[in-house]
Amino acid sequence: MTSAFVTAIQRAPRPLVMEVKRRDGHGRDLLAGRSVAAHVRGFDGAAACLSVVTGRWFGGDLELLQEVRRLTDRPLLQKDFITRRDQLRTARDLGASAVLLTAGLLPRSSLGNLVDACLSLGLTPFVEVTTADEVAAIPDPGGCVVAVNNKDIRNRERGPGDPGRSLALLPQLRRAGVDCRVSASGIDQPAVAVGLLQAGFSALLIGTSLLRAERLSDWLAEFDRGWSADQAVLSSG
Ligand SMILES: O=C(O)c1ccccc1NCC(=O)[C@H](O)[C@H](O)COP(=O)(O)O
Repeated sequence: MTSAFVTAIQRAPRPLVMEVKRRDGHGRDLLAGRSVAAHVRGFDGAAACLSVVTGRWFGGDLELLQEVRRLTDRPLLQKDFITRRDQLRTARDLGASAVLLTAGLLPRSSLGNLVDACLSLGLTPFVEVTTADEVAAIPDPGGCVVAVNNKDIRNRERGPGDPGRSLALLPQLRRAGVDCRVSASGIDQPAVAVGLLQAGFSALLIGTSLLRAERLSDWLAEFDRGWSADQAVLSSG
C-alpha cells in the first residue's frame, strides 16, 4: 500500500504520528496554555504525520482540522466518529490524508463500505481495533493502516492505556497481512514507545503525553536515545 500517509511513516527517522487534541476524555484541557499553532510548530519538524481530533468529546471540530492544515504540510489523520461517506469527502476536501474508522463502533458491512470509499477517494483508511475479532473483521488488511488502540473509546478513553494489548495483537496483525501497524493511545513514556517499535510496530500515535510534556524536546531526546541505539544495533548486525 502506498499513500502519502504511509510513505511519510516509512521514510521518517522517527515514526511518530503526533496528535493535536484540545481535551482529554474527562474534558481536561490538553493544550497546556499554548496555542494550537505552538503545538503544531513543535510537532511539524519532529513527526512523520499529524493526527487531529475533530471529535467533540475531545473538544474538536472541523475548524481545528482546517487550522492545522494551514500550519503544516505533513500528512494529516482526521480522528472522529466517521460513519458516512459525506464525512470522507469533507475530510479529503479539508486536506486530510487519512481518516479514522473505529472497527468496534461500525457494523462489519459499513466498515467494508467505508474502507472502499476511502480508497476510491484517495484517503488512507486508518482502522482502529481493540480485539482479535475486530482484527479478523478488517476487510482489506493490506490496504489499511491498522492501529491497536490501547485505551477504550467506549468509555471516552478515560481509563489507563494498556500497551500490552498492542503487543498481544501484533502477531495477528502480521498474519493478517497488515503492513502498516500502529500502536495508539496511552503511550506515556519514551521507553514504552521504543519498546513497541522494537516489537514490530511501524509507527505510534501519541497525543496526551506529547501535548502535556513540559519540554517536547526532552521527551523526544529520550525517545531518540533509545530508538537510534536500536537502529544502530540493527545496521551493524
Ligand atoms: O478512537 C476513537 O474511536 C476516536 C473517535 C473519535 C475521536 C477520537 C478517537 N480516539 C482518540 C484517540 O484514540 C486518542 O486521542 C489517540 O490515540 C491518542 O491517544 P493519547 O496519546 O492517549 O492521547
